[in-house]
Amino acid sequence: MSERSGREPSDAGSSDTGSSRAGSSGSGPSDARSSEAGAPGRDSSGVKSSGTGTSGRRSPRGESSGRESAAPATQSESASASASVSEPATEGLPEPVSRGSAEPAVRPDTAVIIPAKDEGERIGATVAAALALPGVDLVVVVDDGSIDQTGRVARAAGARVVRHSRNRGKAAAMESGAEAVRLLDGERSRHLLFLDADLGETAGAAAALIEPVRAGRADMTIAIFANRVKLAGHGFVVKLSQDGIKRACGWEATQPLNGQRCLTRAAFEAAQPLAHGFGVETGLTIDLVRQGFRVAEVEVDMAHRATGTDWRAQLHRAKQFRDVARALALREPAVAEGLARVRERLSR
Ligand SMILES: O=c1ccn([C@@H]2O[C@H](COP(=O)(O)OP(=O)(O)O)[C@@H](O)[C@H]2O)c(=O)[nH]1
Ligand SMILES: O=C(O)[C@@H](COP(=O)(O)O)O[C@H]1O[C@H](CO)[C@@H](O)[C@H](O)[C@H]1O
Repeated sequence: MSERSGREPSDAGSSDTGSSRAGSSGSGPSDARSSEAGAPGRDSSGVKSSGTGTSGRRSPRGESSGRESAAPATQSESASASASVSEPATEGLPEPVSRGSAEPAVRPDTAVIIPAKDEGERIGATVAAALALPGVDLVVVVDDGSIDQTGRVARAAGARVVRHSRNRGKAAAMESGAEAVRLLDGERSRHLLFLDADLGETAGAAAALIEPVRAGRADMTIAIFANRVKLAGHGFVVKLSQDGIKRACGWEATQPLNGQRCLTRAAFEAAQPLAHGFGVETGLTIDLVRQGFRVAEVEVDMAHRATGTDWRAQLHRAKQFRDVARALALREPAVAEGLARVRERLSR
């Protein structure tokens, strides 16, 4: 593996993923739906997508897209995108890893990034399942200022670990993880699969999120959890995000806050800067759909820890509400234009 040849992220632990990935627990989507940005619908393959997705046209980032009005890609954008999606360059990439006679070999092309704050109990199982995903040869856990053993357990399970010395929120942890992958990538450009730390062994079902991106059919996939434990939230934050996304870009998100997402590197870069904290998913969806990237939802057999009913759970929902509202406000055209003017003035 070539990861160590690049500049290492600070506090990166060792990982030897090559030997620990025998077998796969990935499972296919049991349902998938289709729609066009602003005009929800279904395509024949059943994938719910923000673009037509099968036409092979180029998106603003030089990737295959269903949007006619896509702006021409710049040369460098085009080059980096074509290396990561439809027709992946093979030169210099690792050989496909065979996972036994039952499965075809998959060329390693995806890094898993797990933001984690005080997840010592579940992170070990989540990392182990992530390392077993087909085509995954790197799992980066970003220990976001945990006060438990999250970092130690993650490293022991085979992850590279990046640590924030203080808690900086989910979006910042995702950014640090993506930057660590970029430094380790060298000439490659891995797809980025973001997973929450509390999935445990159900992280193995994330293979279905990678597949449409690997095949060049989507620029970002979002999980729909088939089974959810609904407790005391009454879906307030989900609705805030859902309605906001619909207003901002016309896309109807089924589980707008779902953090299990696979993106091409080009799509991730196009969404910078990420919305703060728990606003990150809402911002990502709006920013990518608005730019013509194809976003697809995939139903997966995954489950995370239910948010619960105690005061901590309600505080969590309050933080989610604040961050989603902020992400939406910053994407209102009038606010966005004002911010752009301020940025321009500051850069003079
Ligand atoms: O400040 C934070 C808060 C959360 N997380 C991580 O972000 C993911 C999603 O958080 P959580 O499970 O609390 O939210 P949910 O999406 O389940 O409501 C988990 O892996 C957390 O450990 C983080 O890295 N920093
Ligand atoms: O399951 C859901 O529909 C809700 C549950 O939240 P509430 O109990 O309504 O606060 O949202 C949670 O589940 C999402 C999975 O789609 C998570 O990713 C969200 O962050 C979480 O709030």
